[in-house]
Amino acid sequence: MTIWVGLSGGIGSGKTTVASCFASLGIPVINADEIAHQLTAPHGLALPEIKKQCGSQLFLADGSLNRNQLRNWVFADSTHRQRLENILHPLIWQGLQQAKQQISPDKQYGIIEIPLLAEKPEFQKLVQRILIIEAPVNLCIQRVQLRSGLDESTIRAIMTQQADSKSRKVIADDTITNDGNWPQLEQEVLKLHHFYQALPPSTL
Ligand SMILES: CC(C)(COP(=O)(O)OP(=O)(O)OC[C@H]1O[C@@H](n2cnc3c(N)ncnc32)[C@H](O)[C@@H]1O)[C@@H](O)C(=O)NCCC(=O)NCCS
Ligand SMILES: Nc1ncnc2c1ncn2[C@@H]1O[C@H](COP(=O)(O)OP(=O)(O)OP(=O)(O)O)[C@@H](O)[C@H]1O
Repeated sequence: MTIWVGLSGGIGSGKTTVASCFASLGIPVINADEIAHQLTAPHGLALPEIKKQCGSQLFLADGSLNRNQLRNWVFADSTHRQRLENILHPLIWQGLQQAKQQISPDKQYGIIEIPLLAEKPEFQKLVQRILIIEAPVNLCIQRVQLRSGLDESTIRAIMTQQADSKSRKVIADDTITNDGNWPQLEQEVLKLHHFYQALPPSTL
């Protein structure tokens, strides 16, 4: 049976970058953020409930979500965030389970990118090991600004709603510190790839 490795870390730490390094080595990768995005895309399954519980002011005239407004609404107030999570997390959980079932059990290991593994321990039940990506806060902010153009105060607002690095360390089986260049990161991934390949198969 496939061993599932949960890949987690704070905003901008480099989770998706690391996940794509594993994917380029032929490893199956599942992404919780992608499932969340499908659920909230135009005509997404979660939209009716979001409108009902969070309000129609978060929607555009064409019926799609106003993501900028939703992001500000969610990260300005933890009760708002919880309201959205109560709608989305059970659906994300189901999506992850289904995605796992579609991977051949012959695959020795696979990666599930779940940003909130430390914050939401129930997601830890989906994996057998946890890999945490770490990077200095200022570097994460710089990278997210470059990638998305979000301003520093928005990024910091998101960070305050996420677990701190200490809480992530507690749950980590493996850690990558992503504070160097691409070749260094690729080397770190390759080392872990060899290590995961040598693990005994999961009995779960
Ligand atoms: C609030 C939303 C609409 C903002 O969407 P947007 O496309 O602007 O941003 P994106 O999804 O890329 O998220 C931006 C950053 O916030 C982080 N983040 C997303 N949701 C959460 C959350 N509930 N708590 C803490 N951080 C979060 C992401 O990991 C990422 O680092 C979106 O993030 C969302 O739907 N969040 C709730 C779903 C969720 O909990 N996703 C995490 C999957 S485990
Ligand atoms: N070692 C690195 N050197 C230079 N740039 C990097 C490095 N690692 C990641 N990046 C860049 O930093 C940005 C953030 O990385 P990535 O999207 O992988 O982070 P993330 O943890 O998935 O973010 P989020 O939590 O927002 O989903 C991306 O633009 C990525 O290309």
